[in-house]
Amino acid sequence: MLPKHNPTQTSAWQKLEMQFMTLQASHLRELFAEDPQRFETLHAKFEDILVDYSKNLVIGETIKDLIELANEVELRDAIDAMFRGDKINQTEDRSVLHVALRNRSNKPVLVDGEDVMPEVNRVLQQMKGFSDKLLSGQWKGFSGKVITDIVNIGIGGSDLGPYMVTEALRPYWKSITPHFVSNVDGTHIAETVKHLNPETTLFIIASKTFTTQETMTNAESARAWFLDKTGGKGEVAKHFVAVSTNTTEVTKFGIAPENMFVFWDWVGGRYSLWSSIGLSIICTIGFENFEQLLDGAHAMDNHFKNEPFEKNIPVLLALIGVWHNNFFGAASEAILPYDQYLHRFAAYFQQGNMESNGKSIDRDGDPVTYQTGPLIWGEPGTNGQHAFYQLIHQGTKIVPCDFIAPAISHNPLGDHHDKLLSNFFAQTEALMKGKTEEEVVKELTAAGQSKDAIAFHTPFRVFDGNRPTNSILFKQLTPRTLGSLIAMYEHKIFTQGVIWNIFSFDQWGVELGKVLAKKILPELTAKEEITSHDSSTNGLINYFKRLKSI
Ligand SMILES: O=P(O)(O)OC[C@H]1O[C@H](O)[C@@H](O)[C@@H](O)[C@@H]1O
Repeated sequence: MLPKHNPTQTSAWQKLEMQFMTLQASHLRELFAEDPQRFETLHAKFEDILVDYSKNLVIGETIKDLIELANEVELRDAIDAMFRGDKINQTEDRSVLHVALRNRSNKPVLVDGEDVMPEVNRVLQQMKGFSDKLLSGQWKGFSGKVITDIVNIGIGGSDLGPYMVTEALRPYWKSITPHFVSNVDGTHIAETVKHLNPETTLFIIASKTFTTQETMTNAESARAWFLDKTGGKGEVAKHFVAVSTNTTEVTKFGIAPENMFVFWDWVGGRYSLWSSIGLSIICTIGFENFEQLLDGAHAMDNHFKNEPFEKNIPVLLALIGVWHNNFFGAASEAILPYDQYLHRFAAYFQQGNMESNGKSIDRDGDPVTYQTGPLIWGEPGTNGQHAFYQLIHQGTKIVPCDFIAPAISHNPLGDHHDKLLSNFFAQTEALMKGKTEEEVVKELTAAGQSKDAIAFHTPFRVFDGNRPTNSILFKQLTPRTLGSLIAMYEHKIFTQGVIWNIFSFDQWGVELGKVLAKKILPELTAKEEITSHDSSTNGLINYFKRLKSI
């Protein structure tokens, strides 16, 4: 079980409140001027990944008190409980063991007294065998042709991870092109299959429960498309495989048991890309590269489990996040990768973070009296700079940002990468330093502006600065580094959930809408006026029906 503590009742919290009083009146520019060692003291390293957290409004004392907070809420025990396989997902009575999926040491991990590692390794080998056959051309479609395209049909955790990772690792693609269909909007599947050849396409139906409306609807439509396009000659068994925890439903769909890849209820959907949900990743980048991804995550797991909190990157990032969220009142965090390949990274952690820590009931079942999970958003640099950075620089809201970049590009085209990285460095510097009134006046005077013009223009061109950022810099976006980065954010989320005393591994919040949609579905085709809802919902449904002339 997880230890339970109200974080605001700890003595560290009181100390942090005092610190906040003093620090909110200071400026990062001054802190850097006062301490030339600031970068040296306030950065951490893991393999070639450097995390610079010196551009946050913290001093050594703040980090010390934040670590005391982690100790007071017994974070170390919570970490041990997760790795040990305790049923820390209490509201679903399940262990939380995505770390076992990448447990490259193979040390036994027990669930209900049974070691899960032999099963984990068996499924990994099954996936290796399947992907080798597919990539070598040994697996043939019904008409004898090799598979050139795979379509992963899944949603949420059964889509976002594989999609993000295959995009991030495009330089490692082999002979098969992956496609992803998630939305129940028919446009998604229709546009995806439009240019595909059914003879050379394989569908991977990915769903933990195998009952999710979107996925099952898309799977049925994919099967109908396949049978229609092949004039009924197509063999479903050669073109459809499934990834699920639900054998009964998979069999009902008509997929042969040997083409089913299982995983287990101790794998949360949003933590499942390491399981057989990663089948589309393996078929795209090959098994060896997937192993590298697992290795990178495992190395980060060991770091998280063993490093003292002062050097523990996920813990430090989590604590700084708590500092911004609970003391400065920052409602969101932006994830800003300066790497086009990471264009789905923020979207991935939108689910990872917001579904995990978007909770308002503590582990005693009482409403929390403090802020929990932040909103997560972001786009790759430099696109974001020309869209929303205005608000980050000069708006009324504090948006703590993570800037992420590789030193070496997979596409060393001219000076593109140096230009990209010059922006990466410039933005965090600008957000930290800002631009004073004095500097603006000097600049406008040098440009020959009149006194009146200077007086008018100055306020708009001042930048307060003092805006918090982390910079995460590494050598190159390889499968190993990506594995480490994902695990780093996963453990940051875990740490914050422990501090906020909430259950991070359930997702009851997605249920209500699902249930109501089921109730509404038959009403959309019923002849009569709908009166069973509130006036707004009735009005909207009836107007929709009028537009459709039902
Ligand atoms: O894999 P499944 O079972 O289709 O679930 C897909 C998604 O459904 C819901 O939105 C949630 O439970 C998510 O956590 C999950 O990832």
